[in-house]
Amino acid sequence: MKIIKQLWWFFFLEKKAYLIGILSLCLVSVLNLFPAFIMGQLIDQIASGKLTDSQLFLGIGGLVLSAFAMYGLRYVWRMNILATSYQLGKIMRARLFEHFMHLSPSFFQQHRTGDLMAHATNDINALTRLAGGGVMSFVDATVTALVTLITMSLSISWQMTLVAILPLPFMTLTTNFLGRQTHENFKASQAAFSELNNKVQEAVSGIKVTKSFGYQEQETAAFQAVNQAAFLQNIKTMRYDALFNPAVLFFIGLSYLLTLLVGSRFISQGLVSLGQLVTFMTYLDLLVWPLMAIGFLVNMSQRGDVSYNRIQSLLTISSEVVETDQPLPAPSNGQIVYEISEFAYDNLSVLQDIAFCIEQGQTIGLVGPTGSGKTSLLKLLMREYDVTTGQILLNQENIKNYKLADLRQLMGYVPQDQFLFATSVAENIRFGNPDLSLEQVEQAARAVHVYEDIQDMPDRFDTMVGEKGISLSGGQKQRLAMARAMILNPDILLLDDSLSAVDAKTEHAILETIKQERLGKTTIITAHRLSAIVHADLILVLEDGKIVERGRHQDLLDEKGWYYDTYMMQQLESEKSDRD
Ligand SMILES: Nc1ncnc2c1ncn2[C@@H]1O[C@H](COP(=O)(O)OP(=O)(O)OP(=O)(O)O)[C@@H](O)[C@H]1O
Repeated sequence: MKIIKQLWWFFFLEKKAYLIGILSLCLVSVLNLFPAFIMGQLIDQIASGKLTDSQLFLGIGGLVLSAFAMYGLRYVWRMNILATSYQLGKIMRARLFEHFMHLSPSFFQQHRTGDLMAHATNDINALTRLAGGGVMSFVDATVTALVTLITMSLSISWQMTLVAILPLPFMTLTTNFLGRQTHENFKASQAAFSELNNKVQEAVSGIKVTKSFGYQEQETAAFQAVNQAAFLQNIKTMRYDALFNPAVLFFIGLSYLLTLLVGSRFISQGLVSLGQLVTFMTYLDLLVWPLMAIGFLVNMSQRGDVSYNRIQSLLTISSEVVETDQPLPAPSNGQIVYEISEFAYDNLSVLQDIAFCIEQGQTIGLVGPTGSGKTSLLKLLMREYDVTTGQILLNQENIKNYKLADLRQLMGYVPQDQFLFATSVAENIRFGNPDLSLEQVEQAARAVHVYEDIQDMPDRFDTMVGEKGISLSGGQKQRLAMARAMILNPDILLLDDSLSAVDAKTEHAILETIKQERLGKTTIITAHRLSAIVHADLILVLEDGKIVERGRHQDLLDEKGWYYDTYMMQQLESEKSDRD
């Protein structure tokens, strides 16, 4: 049982609870023999006509007492073994969650959300069942089987016991075969469940797009196909699973039959009494559970094994972005220098020969055609990815040498596709620091010109947004995400095309406020609308991962290159829309 060895750390951690639980289980197993023994005694005394009232009351009293003792002990082992097993679920979930939080974004690009959810639910449940029900079955079955077999052979007849256990080896062979089949199919069932999770997750997140294309029927059909595949796989697994109990019951029935045949001969030969045969058959009854538990256990440990390996393989994936052995704490804002020879995602080279310097307090504009590498430049500064060849310096120190959390704390990032949490407007804005006051939240909302919009919402700052809340316009979402970053007043603010859904006039007003409020602080803005960066101290034009133009607004206009053409075109468009 490899899985028991793998989970040994947990059993050791919870050794006290497991020891108490196992001890109680053992006592219940022994006490379980008591009723059968008393019944045998009473039957023999009835058969011989010697049963007295006091013997009857003593017998009944003993039965009642053992019943109460077993009741109490069962409670103890349930609380100590089953309840403790939930602790394993809690620990594994926490490990997995913490691990997810530390992994780099590339991990989440390579793994689908549905799969990750399946690991955090199904796989962890399989482990919890093993550490609870599995351990209980193992101990209970072993102790009950041993105590019962020893009592059967010593107190009644070892010959009859031998006959009764004759079918057991065949049963073990059968359950082993079924166990292997279940194991293989369970792996496929878990994979099918992950696929189903992925489909549901994708369908729910993309529901608006699906509806806008009138694609519901095709999407429903696609879901039904995945659902059907998961169903068929589960049925296949169930087929082997369902064969377990009947197979065990068949061999147990065989055991009864053989015992009856031999037992009746032994009675006629005077080797055992009728009472002893009744006791023996009742003991045999007690063996049913341990025998069934073997199959149950094989099955459960196979499932636990699959699940544990799936979780472990996730836990061993390490983040591509790592800290040095002795990272420098708390970097302060200062000069930022990009010296990148090359940066590639996997094998796709997206930035080459990038060299520029940002002085503290400057505003930098990054522009260029879509896919030219603007966002990648910001992600490298936040160390979502590391530069392939070259370096980025902050205060003359490679950013790789700083403590990751401290480095990121210095920055506020407003991404292109903002995410709002399913909570109130106020909680979303103060996400980075829940202790901030409502006044500060309101001030941040004013700074990004979303305050009036919030005043019009049903519960103002308490209005629920995100998945559970009201629908917001793209521009409102962008400004809330911006308020979330602005409220922390970060030393380095990264705006990644984050005002694209806001009208040009509001955008201008917001940028003016940022300019006034962020004196001495660095701001990097990527934009498609050039009006967002005309005031920047340095503008870089990127094309195919290279800087093709650089300078201030007027310098770039004079160059009459991509910047000039784009600016002129956007000016014409804006004049035209003003006229319209
Ligand atoms: N995580 C990723 N893995 C692989 N390739 C990526 C990844 N992110 C971006 N790319 C690729 O890198 C190139 C640069 O992307 P990037 O997002 O930096 O461009 P951008 O200039 O910000 O584009 P846009 O203006 O459309 O936002 C693109 O070809 C893009 O497909």
